[in-house]
Amino acid sequence: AVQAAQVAVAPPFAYLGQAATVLAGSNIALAAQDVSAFDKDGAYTGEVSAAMLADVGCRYVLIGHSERRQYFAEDHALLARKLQAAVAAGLIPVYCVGETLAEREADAYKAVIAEQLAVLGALAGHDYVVAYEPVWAIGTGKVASVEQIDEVHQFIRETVLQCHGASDSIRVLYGGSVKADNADAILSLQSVGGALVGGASLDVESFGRICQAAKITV
Ligand SMILES: O=C(CO)COP(=O)(O)O
Repeated sequence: AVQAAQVAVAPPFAYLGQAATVLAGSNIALAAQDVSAFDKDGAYTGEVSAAMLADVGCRYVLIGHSERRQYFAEDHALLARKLQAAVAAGLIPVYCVGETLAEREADAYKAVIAEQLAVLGALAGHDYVVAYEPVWAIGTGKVASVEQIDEVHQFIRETVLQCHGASDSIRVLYGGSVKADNADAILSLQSVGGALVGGASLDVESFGRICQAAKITV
């Protein structure tokens, strides 16, 4: 199925409310960078629940970004809870997977990604997006080659379809040093359903050019 392209921006929690006001009435969606695993009402000081994110106008939420896995020790059990909390609140998770440089060099990247994808079993029947972000390509300027991206994206699609019964229209984004000058080549791959852009999204002109490469008018 052909899915309409869409732009979403994912500011830090503290700025979501302001961003929601600015984006009201536009065709740019709001996303959060993380969500609490606690989905019941209760006292969890400092946590931001999925219900709060939905309330402030988020449509998407990133879950399992490599920085969360690396610096905040987020494991599969926790990520499964976050995914469930997100869909229970009506949010669409953007679930991030990807291998480190050592894992790629050891030729272990498919095994690592398959293990990361296993938690998606918790989401049967719900909409979600997968983002492939090789850790070695995030913020480093080292973009994966189109061959590397295509191989992993096809692997992700097959794994998700076979193991988790996701619909054929599952969207897989690529992230990691996407810039205005490489967006065309990456986004023209059949297996790539969009981009998860970090550094280049902070410059309005370069972000605009990436949106153009994705054939999106905002
Ligand atoms: O982690 C990323 C987006 O979540 C990618 O960041 P860069 O585009 O800066 O490499």
